[in-house]
Amino acid sequence: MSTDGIGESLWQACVDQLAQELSEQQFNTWIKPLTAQVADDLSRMTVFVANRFKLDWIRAQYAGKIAAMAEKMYGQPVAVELALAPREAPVRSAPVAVLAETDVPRDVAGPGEEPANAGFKNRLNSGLTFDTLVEGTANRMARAAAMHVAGMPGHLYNPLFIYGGVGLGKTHLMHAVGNRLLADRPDSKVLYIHAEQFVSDVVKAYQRKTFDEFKERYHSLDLLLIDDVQFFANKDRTQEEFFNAFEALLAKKSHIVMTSDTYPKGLADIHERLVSRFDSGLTVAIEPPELEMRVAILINKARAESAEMPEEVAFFVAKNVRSNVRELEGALRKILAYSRFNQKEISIALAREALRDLLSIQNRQISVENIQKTVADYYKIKVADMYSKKRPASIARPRQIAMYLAKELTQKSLPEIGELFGGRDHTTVLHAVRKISGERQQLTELNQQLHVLEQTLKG
Ligand SMILES: Nc1ncnc2c1ncn2[C@@H]1O[C@H](COP(=O)(O)OP(=O)(O)OP(=O)(O)O)[C@@H](O)[C@H]1O
Repeated sequence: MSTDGIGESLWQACVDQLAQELSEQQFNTWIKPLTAQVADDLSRMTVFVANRFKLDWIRAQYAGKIAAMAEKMYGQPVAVELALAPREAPVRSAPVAVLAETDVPRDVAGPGEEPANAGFKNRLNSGLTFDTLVEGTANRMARAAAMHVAGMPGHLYNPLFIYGGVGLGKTHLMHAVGNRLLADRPDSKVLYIHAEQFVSDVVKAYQRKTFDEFKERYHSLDLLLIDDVQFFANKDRTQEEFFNAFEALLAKKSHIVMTSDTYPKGLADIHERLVSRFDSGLTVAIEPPELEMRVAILINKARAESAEMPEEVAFFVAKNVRSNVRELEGALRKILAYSRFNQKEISIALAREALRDLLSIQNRQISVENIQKTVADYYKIKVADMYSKKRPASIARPRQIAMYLAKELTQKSLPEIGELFGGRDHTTVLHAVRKISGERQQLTELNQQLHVLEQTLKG
């Protein structure tokens, strides 16, 4: 039996695939703690599970899936057996899902450190810091405000309210605030909590009549980080308790950072007095990341996994995965697993193969408009310059490249293309097409750029 080399890659590839298919919670609960040993000839895979209850569950829910995945990847049947993990061995010893480390909340204090608040669970994930958060225009303001809060809690921007769509880094930013504060002042009482957990704490306190403890816990904090406050909607008792905690914390100059999927006034079914308090400090948005930021995130995250992602590949992926960072991470995970399993370098061809499902869903029609946008993005000029009369080389050349690609990749005629480039004559388009196709033969750099653009446009 071996857990090295190809056997490990096979297991790793299955885990990565499951990370894609399951919800984060299912993955973290059931799959992440597993380890496996794979027979040298890859005919058998033994998966170790912590206890009998989990073993039964994994047998019923996941064993068949794992076997099917392993067979698909290896090309031949792989028998999957389940076994109880030996007691002395930590269950999670082999490396499993790529990037998964950062998903699990851990306390910040490491072994040997005994801060004054030892025993108090802050629920912070120590991997989510300012250092691992890529900055871009999309999050610049929120990040600056968060750094300010971490450096001087209880002063400006209290509460700090961060809002934005899913997977854009709101939770990451919150943890970064908590981690930074604890690094500077280890005695601080910091708590990260999801709004649903707060609701559940209120319910428990209510059932067990332990509101004194509840208050002691929440009202004594130096920094409260509360995620997804939209979950307070329609929960009157929770809103009341949160209001009390809010007032108590602000009165003692403790800081509160909140996130939500919308700005305070957009929150539904939350009492007006709470909404107005949410909005009484600083409210900042996090936007979807722009292209360069997506590229930087991919390259950074690949490095964190000890992999090098060439810029042209990052560009290709970032062009195709636009919605949010969580999806970018998913795409990266697939590419890394695919590269490891097939023992191939990361290239555009490999990324295209690894992401084929995702790309085929997009199945985008190439339009002249799309070409103009993509080329403008790539050469960092404005899309409007594609139609403008401006003639400096920094603009004219990308415009000629876009015309060339429009002729290559669409069915449009020269006059139609000219029309779409600000009403230019068809001879101008013809000149551009001839010029770029001629130069393409001579200039390797241009040829490579065109190649990246074509790959990106074809998806
Ligand atoms: N700017 C960034 N740099 C590096 N990683 C990022 C960045 N933004 C987001 N991420 C990563 O993307 C993933 C999703 O981010 P996060 O969970 O913070 O999103 P969110 O806005 O809280 O989403 P949700 O509303 O769904 O909870 C995390 O793994 C996070 O580390």
